[in-house]
Amino acid sequence: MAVGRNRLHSNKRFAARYNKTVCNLGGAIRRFNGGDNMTGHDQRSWKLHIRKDNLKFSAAHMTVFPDGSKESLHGHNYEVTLEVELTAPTLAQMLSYAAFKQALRSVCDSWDEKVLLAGANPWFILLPGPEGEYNFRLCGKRYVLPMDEVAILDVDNITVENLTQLFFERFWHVLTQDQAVSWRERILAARLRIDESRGQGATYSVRFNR
Ligand SMILES: Nc1nc2c(c(=O)[nH]1)N=C([C@H](O)[C@H](O)COP(=O)(O)OP(=O)(O)OP(=O)(O)O)CN2
Repeated sequence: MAVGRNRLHSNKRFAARYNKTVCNLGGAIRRFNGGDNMTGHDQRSWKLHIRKDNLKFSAAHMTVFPDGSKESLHGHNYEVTLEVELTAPTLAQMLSYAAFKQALRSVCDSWDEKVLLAGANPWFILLPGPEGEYNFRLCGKRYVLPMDEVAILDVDNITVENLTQLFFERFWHVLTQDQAVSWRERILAARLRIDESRGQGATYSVRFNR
């Protein structure tokens, strides 16, 4: 009987020592991993962001105000930033920066060195004019400009808010021409930001329905 009791006692001592070792080992692993191990239930997200010196467009515009008044013709060096939220970045589904930058540059180029006009603005009136020129009135003032230096946009005002949405829609159209990629499956959400000057601009966000 005594032998049995001693064996039970030594087994208990072994178990206590074993558990202590495992706990220490677990603690060491946690410390090695720099803290608690991630669990499969944690929320994870990956975002690519792209902002480059050449992702910009220099354009002129005239902001119209609700009372029908407007600013004089002036320009900005607009800077573009893209952020895309992705599903898990597996090698098989990697999306290279290049595709995004090429599509962003394509839209920047289409508005660079242009006078941007809001074609849907109630105070914008296109008048008959000579070949190759736009003859128009905006808020009562008349302008004649070479067609190749003007971009008439389907918005009611040339504001950064409107430019961000229209820029994103055109960017997305260019990007998704490559039908080898299931873009809407890989990209959960996107944000496009345009700064018209340091400290001033707008951001347009879209989260794709799954
Ligand atoms: N909601 C918006 N308001 C204004 C916009 C716009 O895009 N969305 N744009 C303008 C003009 O672009 C204007 O040239 C810039 O605005 P402004 O307040 O004049 O700021 P400036 O950069 O010119 O410099 P300040 O030093 O702040 O005067 C107007 N409004």
